Amino acid sequence: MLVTLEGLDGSGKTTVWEVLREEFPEFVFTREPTDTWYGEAVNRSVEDDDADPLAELFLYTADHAAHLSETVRPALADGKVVVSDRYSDSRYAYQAVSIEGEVKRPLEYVRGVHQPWTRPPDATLYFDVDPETGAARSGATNKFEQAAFLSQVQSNYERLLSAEPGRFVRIDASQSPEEVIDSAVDVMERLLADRDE
Ligand SMILES: Nc1ncnc2c1ncn2[C@@H]1O[C@H](COP(=O)(O)OP(=O)(O)O)[C@@H](O)[C@H]1O
Ligand SMILES: Cc1cn([C@H]2C[C@H](O)[C@@H](COP(=O)(O)OP(=O)(O)O)O2)c(=O)[nH]c1=O
Repeated sequence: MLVTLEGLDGSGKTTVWEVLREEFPEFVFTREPTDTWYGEAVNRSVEDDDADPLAELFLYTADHAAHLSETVRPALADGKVVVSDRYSDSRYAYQAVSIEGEVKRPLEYVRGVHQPWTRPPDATLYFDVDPETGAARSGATNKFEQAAFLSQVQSNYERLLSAEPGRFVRIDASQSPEEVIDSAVDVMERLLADRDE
């Protein structure tokens, strides 16, 4: 089973991911951008305010391809539960904003690039926070962590949630860290129970 954590910068995904890692030591915990040289290339691009948006989309996509073949697919083939802090929905939500004007229907375009070869998540925890809170919590240190940008990203996430209500579980990420963590652990336990039914 593949479970992904998604949401705006500063929504608290990484905080939850770290707690889940302690609660469920038998799972495989991973993230995008990855810790490989592909992910390093992505991080260089994130820090570059003038990075070409299409080039950046394909760097993220290259990192995803290697993440799938080297980590996600082998773990799933081994019957493991995989929990990824960000995954393909981050591209659909973020790069659809950054490549706006470069291609028609950017969200559909980015989905189309992934569709033939990606492995969709079985469930996605969406950490729902408003863009101002997300930008403030994240420290607004890179080009994505700005409230105006995050507001457009949030609209794309909402489109994704509406399109696949069965896959997404919305978690109110404006709550205290303890409440957010409790909600996420409850959801994980429910997903495991449903799987074992
Ligand atoms: N529910 C919360 N309420 C207030 N602050 C939070 C909450 N969750 C996380 N934080 C803080 O916000 C910042 C960003 O959290 P993080 O987990 O890194 O978010 P993300 O991975 O979604 O960008 C960190 O300083 C973290 O301690
Ligand atoms: C995985 C991914 C991340 N991003 C962005 C979100 C972040 O601003 C930045 C780095 O991701 P990340 O390290 O997950 O940041 P955070 O923990 O603050 O959420 O890259 C995309 O634009 N597209 C993607 O596909």
